[in-house]
Amino acid sequence: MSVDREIINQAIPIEKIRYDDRGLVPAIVQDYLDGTILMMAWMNRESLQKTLETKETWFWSRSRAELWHKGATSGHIQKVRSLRYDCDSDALLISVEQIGDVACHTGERSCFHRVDGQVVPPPADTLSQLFAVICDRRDYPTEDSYTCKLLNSGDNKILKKLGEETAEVVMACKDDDSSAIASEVADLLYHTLVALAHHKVELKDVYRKLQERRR
Ligand SMILES: N=c1c2ncn([C@@H]3O[C@H](COP(=O)(O)OP(=O)(O)OP(=O)(O)O)[C@@H](O)[C@H]3O)c2ncn1[C@@H]1O[C@H](COP(=O)(O)O)[C@@H](O)[C@H]1O
Repeated sequence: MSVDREIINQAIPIEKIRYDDRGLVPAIVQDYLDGTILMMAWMNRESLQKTLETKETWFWSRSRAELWHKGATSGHIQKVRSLRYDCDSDALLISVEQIGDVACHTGERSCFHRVDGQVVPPPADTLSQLFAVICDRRDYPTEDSYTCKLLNSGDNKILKKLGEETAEVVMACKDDDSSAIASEVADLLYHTLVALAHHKVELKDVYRKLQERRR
């Protein structure tokens, strides 16, 4: 069992959490699949307790001065996958599965943006960042991009590269060459992401499949 699940299942030592003088602790909520930051909100002792009991997020609304069950009215619930806190216990990081589409503050899907014509990927994992750049090349082609050339060449070229890169991984493993294995797997992952982008399949859907298989 993963460490993350242990924290939520064994119940966080709630008395360890340090609240500010209003009795609140900040909670950053991120997508459990790719780490995209969804929102920041405040919790008090009671909302944290309810979050742990129901495994759905509950916050403290400072403007309404009441408990707030995220998604209770919209149906966009955040199902808690893990709940962690920092070294001095005054900030929470909650990984959630978004039920009923996007479950953040605004409902906007775009948590990445463009600056000076360049995509700025979300501060997520390396594969998600690379996938964001590849999708950006697909949607906003640039002149000297290998990715654009590959995408323009179509399925046959992309699939040929996938086959070649797979064979190179096999050969590197056969040679038991650690550095070559890492390098060839990097090539294979890159070309796999290009194939996903070409077929308009989201990397998150792959992550979801992997999560469903997790034991
Ligand atoms: N991660 C990669 C990446 N990994 C591998 N490759 C390319 O994949 C190719 C590997 O194929 P080969 O080793 O067979 O080399 P090749 O003989 O040049 O390939 P062919 O001409 O035969 O197709 C090389 O050209 C590499 O440069 C990559 N090209 C781009 N990226 C990333 O993709 C993003 C977009 O990059 P551009 O496409 O350059 O804009 C950037 O973040 C890049 O860092």
